[in-house]
Amino acid sequence: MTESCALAGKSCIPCKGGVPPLSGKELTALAEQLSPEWSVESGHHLTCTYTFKNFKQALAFTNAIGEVAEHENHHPEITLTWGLVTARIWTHKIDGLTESDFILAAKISALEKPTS
Ligand SMILES: C[C@H](O)[C@H](O)[C@H]1CNC2=NC(N)=NC(=O)C2=N1
Repeated sequence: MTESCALAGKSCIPCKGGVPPLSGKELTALAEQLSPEWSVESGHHLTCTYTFKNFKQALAFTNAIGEVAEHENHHPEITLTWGLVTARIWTHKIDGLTESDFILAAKISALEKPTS
């Protein structure tokens, strides 16, 4: 099982305040488990942009991300444009990164990309 797949198999932990954002080796260890399409921005959030042939495919993928987010009760910021979907993920409660963000990113990576 790939490391990203291992993350994808976990469930997001309910967001609670009062915990420090991930940093240093903890953050690096989780980032290394993600598919290379993801990047860590300013140690604050994860981001990834997916490209599609048209708006319809991008919208379908946006909705698929939304389903995962609702199931996990952990939500990304999603920007939908013709042929593009950008997801940015961080834990709003602590304005930084927690393991739940990496789990959500791994689940998004595991989604089938629309091609029809
Ligand atoms: C009340 C609800 O559980 C919380 O607001 C959840 C919803 N989804 C969330 N998503 C993200 N990314 N961060 C949060 O802190 C968060 N909190």
